[in-house]
Amino acid sequence: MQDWSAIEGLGSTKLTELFAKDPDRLAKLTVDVGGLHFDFAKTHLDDAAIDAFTGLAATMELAAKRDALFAGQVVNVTEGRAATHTAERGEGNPDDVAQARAFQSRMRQVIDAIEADAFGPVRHILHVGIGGSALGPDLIFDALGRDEDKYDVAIVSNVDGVAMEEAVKGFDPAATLLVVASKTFTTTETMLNAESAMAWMREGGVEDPYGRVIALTASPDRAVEWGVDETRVLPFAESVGGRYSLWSTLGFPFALALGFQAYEELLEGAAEMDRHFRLSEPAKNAPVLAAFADLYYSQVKGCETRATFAYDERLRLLPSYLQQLEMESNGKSVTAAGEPLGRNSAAITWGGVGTDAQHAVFQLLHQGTRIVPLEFVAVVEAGDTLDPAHHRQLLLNAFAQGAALMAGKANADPARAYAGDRPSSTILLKDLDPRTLGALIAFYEARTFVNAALLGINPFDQFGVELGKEMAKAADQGGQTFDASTNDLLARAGLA
Ligand SMILES: O=P(O)(O)OC[C@H]1O[C@](O)(CO)[C@@H](O)[C@@H]1O
Repeated sequence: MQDWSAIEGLGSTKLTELFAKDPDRLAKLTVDVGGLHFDFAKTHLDDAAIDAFTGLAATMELAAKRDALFAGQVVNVTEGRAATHTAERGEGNPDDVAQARAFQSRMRQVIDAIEADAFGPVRHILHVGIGGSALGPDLIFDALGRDEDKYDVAIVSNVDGVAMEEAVKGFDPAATLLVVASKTFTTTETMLNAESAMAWMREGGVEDPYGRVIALTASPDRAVEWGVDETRVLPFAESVGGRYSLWSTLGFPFALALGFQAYEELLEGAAEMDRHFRLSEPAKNAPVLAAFADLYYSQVKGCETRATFAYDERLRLLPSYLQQLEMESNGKSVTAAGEPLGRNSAAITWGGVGTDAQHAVFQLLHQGTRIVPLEFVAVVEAGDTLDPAHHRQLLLNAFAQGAALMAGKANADPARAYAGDRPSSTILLKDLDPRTLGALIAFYEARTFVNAALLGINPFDQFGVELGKEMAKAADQGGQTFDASTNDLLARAGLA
């Protein structure tokens, strides 16, 4: 039974007073792990809040739930399976780790074969997938693959044909490797995009486009049925959830384009964060503290959203990635046992890129009536080679925003006054490389898990996405009427 009374009874001391009251505040609320520095000092967490949340974590059996996750037990109770994404990076039940390693070494063999020209010329990689089968790979490429010129990589997710047409512009069909990424190998958007990519290759003179396809899937039989040769199907375990799948063979395009070693480093960075999450006490555990702050704002302070601002162009896709991770995992109205949640589910995740966002949405963050807990993500080492003034301005702005939001500023003119006491946390990476990115993503996964555990949610299913898919199929098949508004829209677009 959830007991939030101790948490709801917490005082509401201002952030600046929290600093004044406790000279050790910074040391207490900062954590260093895997090349990442986490600073939660500008949140309202204090000793009392951490104690209260630690009590809730004990009641909600966080430690046992975490151990069950890493032991490969059935934690996805509504679908009756484990969630074995951590085994992909070597942290899990030995059988799951062995299976992951076997699939990964098969992936390596295929990469070696491509490198040895077994597929003929490959200069372009066209990856089709959606949701978890695109967002993770897209984030990683955008963050780490910018200087990569061995392959051109395009990731197509949207069913809008504009996306596919745009992606293949400048690609030579005869030098393109088509990667079809779908856990289920049934997703409408992905299968249609894959068919169109095949048609494009045929039209481009490729006689046997199937010979240029790699399938990444947990449903290898369906991929074979679709026409992919068994030797070019790279399976991963059914127990790896879609939004947690980038560590599995779904990381194939990354491992091919940036090298298997980079892929291994990504996994090692994540494994380091896994060990930190498993072994550190709550008060010094980065994902646990982050989740305590999330829950303080969403459950006690009624904040409806939280926002991540990446002060690094290379991490501009992080907010989109986090939207799926957090909202698909924890946007639920019932507990794992099917009982009504009885409180708010996860906050709405949004965000953007600094400094652009400062000139667009930060007005509301500084002076609006809604409090949005913010997160700044920045990297000490610059990603560019221009005048260091660029990176200096980037970081100065990130840190200044957090300081300004907290400090506020009085003014006799109310329109020019800043209330302050607006919370933020900062994640500072020493550098952006496969290891630190792996650790960062694993941090978010663990934080999402802790939020779920303390709310009693199963973060590993996503039934909420099914109804819309069913209705789109029904509309496609025709013969079914909907409400007057939908019928009218279908008719106006010539679809009825
Ligand atoms: O990898 P698949 O099976 O094509 O699914 C794509 C995405 O669709 C979803 O099931 C939601 O519609 C996501 O959870 C998943 O990442």
